[in-house]
Amino acid sequence: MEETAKNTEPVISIRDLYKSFGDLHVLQGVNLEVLKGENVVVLGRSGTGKSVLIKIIVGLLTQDKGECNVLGKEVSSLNEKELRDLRLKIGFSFQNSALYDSMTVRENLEFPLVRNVAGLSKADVKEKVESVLDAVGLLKTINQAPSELSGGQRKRIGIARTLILEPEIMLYDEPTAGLDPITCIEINELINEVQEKYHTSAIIITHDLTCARQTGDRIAMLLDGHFTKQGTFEEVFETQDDRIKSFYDYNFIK
Ligand SMILES: Nc1ncnc2c1ncn2[C@@H]1O[C@H](COP(=O)(O)OP(=O)(O)OP(=O)(O)O)[C@@H](O)[C@H]1O
Repeated sequence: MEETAKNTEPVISIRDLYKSFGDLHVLQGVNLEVLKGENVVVLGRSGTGKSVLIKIIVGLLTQDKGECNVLGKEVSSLNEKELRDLRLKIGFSFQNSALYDSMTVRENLEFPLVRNVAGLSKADVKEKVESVLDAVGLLKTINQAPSELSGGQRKRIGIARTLILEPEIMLYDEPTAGLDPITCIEINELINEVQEKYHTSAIIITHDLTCARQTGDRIAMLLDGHFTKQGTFEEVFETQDDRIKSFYDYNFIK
């Protein structure tokens, strides 16, 4: 029963979406569905509009035309309060992890909880912080400062800080950028563990095809303002389209 719901219910449904900035036509007829429990990887060269798409999903930009429905609501029609409520259900894992260096790991994790969730006791906060740190395998760093951690550890803490609000949707912006290959694989595994343990749906923006292959249930390739090709990793890259082939060839030098 749960399996059926997981595979057919869209949490994000984007239809025929357009967005331009003056003469720059960035999104030109984007269609994308993210189903409940699904990890969708969005690939595309720099400047193709991946961040613009994410900003429309979280209501930081408004489309010129088309629909962007998230968790059953058209984002462009929400008022400020409704947008705030929606954003609490979306965890955004930034490229630079955005941790506060003046706070310990514990304080970094307490911060979003205390700010966004009313009525939690000290014991609840402690339990949630420790549980989410345990989930990312870094309970031992709880009293350390982010500056004492490696890039990979900071990335994990950033993901934990997002997870602590128990989001339904995770947006990962280049989760493996700047990490060594082994740490990249560990982060990819963590993304999959998060999907399993927290039942999140996710959009993962990346230029890293190993990340795409490891984490994506489905890959969507943004080219010329729309998703030219969607499917499993193998389906997308078993293609005769030279633009997609060259994206692959430059990632995996043959
Ligand atoms: N608020 C804005 N005003 C004007 N132009 C914008 C604005 N936001 C984005 N753009 C333009 O839209 C295009 C797409 O930008 P976007 O940041 O979405 O690219 P991207 O695919 O995320 O690139 P990257 O992989 O380098 O992060 C770029 O040409 C950018 O300059």
